[in-house]
Amino acid sequence: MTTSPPSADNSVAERPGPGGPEPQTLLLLGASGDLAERLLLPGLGRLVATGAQPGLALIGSGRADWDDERWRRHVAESFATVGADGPRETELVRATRYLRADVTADEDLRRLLAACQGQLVIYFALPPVITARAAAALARIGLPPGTRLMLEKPFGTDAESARSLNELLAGLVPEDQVHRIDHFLGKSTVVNILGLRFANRIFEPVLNAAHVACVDIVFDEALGLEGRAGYYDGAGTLVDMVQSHLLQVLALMAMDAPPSLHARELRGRKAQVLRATRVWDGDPVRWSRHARYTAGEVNGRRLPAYADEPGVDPARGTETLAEVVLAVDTWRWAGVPFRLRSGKALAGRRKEAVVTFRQPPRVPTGLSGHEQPDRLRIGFGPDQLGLDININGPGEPLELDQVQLVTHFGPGDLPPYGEVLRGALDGDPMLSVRGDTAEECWRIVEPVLEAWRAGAVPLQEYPAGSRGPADSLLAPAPGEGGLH
Ligand SMILES: NC(=O)C1=CN([C@@H]2O[C@H](COP(=O)(O)OP(=O)(O)OC[C@H]3O[C@@H](n4cnc5c(N)ncnc54)[C@H](OP(=O)(O)O)[C@@H]3O)[C@@H](O)[C@H]2O)C=CC1
Ligand SMILES: O=C1O[C@H](COP(=O)(O)O)[C@@H](O)[C@H](O)[C@H]1O
Repeated sequence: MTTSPPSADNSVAERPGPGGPEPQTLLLLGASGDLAERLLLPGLGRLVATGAQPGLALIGSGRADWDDERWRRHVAESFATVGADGPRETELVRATRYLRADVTADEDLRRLLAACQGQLVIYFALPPVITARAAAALARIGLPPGTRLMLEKPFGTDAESARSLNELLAGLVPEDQVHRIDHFLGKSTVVNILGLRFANRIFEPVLNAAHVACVDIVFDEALGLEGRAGYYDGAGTLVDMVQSHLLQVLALMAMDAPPSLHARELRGRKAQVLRATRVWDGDPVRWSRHARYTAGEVNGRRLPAYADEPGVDPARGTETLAEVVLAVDTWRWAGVPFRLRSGKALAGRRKEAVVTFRQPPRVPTGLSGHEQPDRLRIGFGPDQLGLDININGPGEPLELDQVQLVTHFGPGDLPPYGEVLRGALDGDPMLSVRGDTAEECWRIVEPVLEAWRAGAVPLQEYPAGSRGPADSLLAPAPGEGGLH
């Protein structure tokens, strides 16, 4: 397999000229969709409220037959969900326009581009297949110089389509103007992994194979399908969560220290570690699990079986829970399993990266109660840092108990979509996924997808509201607290 060469990553945000802020237009394709309504527009509202984007205009486009008034109401309602209703946001709402268009049609796209002023940022909040077709149409008609592109995950539908899309985009704009969005990189706690690891002396020296037994990256959700069959039934959890978000977290947990947080350095380090990542033992049949939920109750809410959800084709065998064990074949991590898991309709709602340390080399005879290993926990909801350690408990001082030291990460100024929008509007790709990395992430999961498609790994079931299938690959090892 070949991958695109890494880019020069020479991004520098453009500065406003002496006459005031340079006008900038955010052209939102897929404006009538779920992502725009629930996440993008609220993120934009919060960003605009900070005053950081004074020259910004918004144009929304979708196939829906809306007019400007309907669109303005839609934007205002989305902004209101996050309290973004101050003068700056109101001004943006007043001036925003909606243009109905089929973004795969050259003529419609020409009309959209003609309506935009100043420096252009196009957000493709579209299904991945439509994104590829819209990019092909833009390649035919051409783009104004300096245009930046923001593309949602999943980037492509497999390694081959990601490669083709990268080639197409490379013909449109330079790589540092392509912002492949992974909103986990906009979560302040995910970015905090960098500060925790590289701005402290105490963790980094022990984050390696000599001291670490395994690393778990888990994102269990109580949410079920939530009406998203049109997208989700064709994707499944491995593509929806693991191929994108969890591999980005793995990269931040496993990479070596970059000399700076400049996009070129940070993305270079992430790419290096992902290139070294593969399925454990090269055996996706042994080291992966997939399952889907049956009917049940999650936090008092009754969910139908995934297979009975409207729009789901049960014959596809789409999973709602995925687990995979990966190896990071570097000097630092050789022999340390990275166990990734995400699932929907689960009881536990466990969202964290956990480093489990090896046992001390020798515990003095006479101390007891040290069976539990030390653990470092980075929680993504609640956003907190935890350290599980063995200390003497109440009473007998030589009998140890495990305690948890917990502190909370500070909340970021902006929600994740506000952060990633800020990056692209300012022309800084630090929080965007580089083209070669997007392909690597497909390369890592493809053996698993192939094994599942071939029926080599049975699709299991778990009741909604349970903790998932019993034979989890993250099940506790003897002497460990483990997943549950
Ligand atoms: N929803 C979410 O929570 C998340 C979504 N994403 C990603 O965001 C992207 C969009 O997802 P989502 O918003 O959920 O999907 P939706 O199906 O809700 O929205 C898709 C949008 O694309 C528009 N569209 C489709 N085909 C065309 C076309 N030919 N021309 C113009 N517009 C078109 C639709 O317009 P119309 O409805 O009028 O047909 C609609 O506005 C996907 O890549 C998804 O993976 C990523 C993270 C979270
Ligand atoms: O991208 C996605 O992420 C969400 C989980 O992220 P969160 O920040 O909303 O907690 C997931 O529910 C969804 O299926 C997936 O598409």
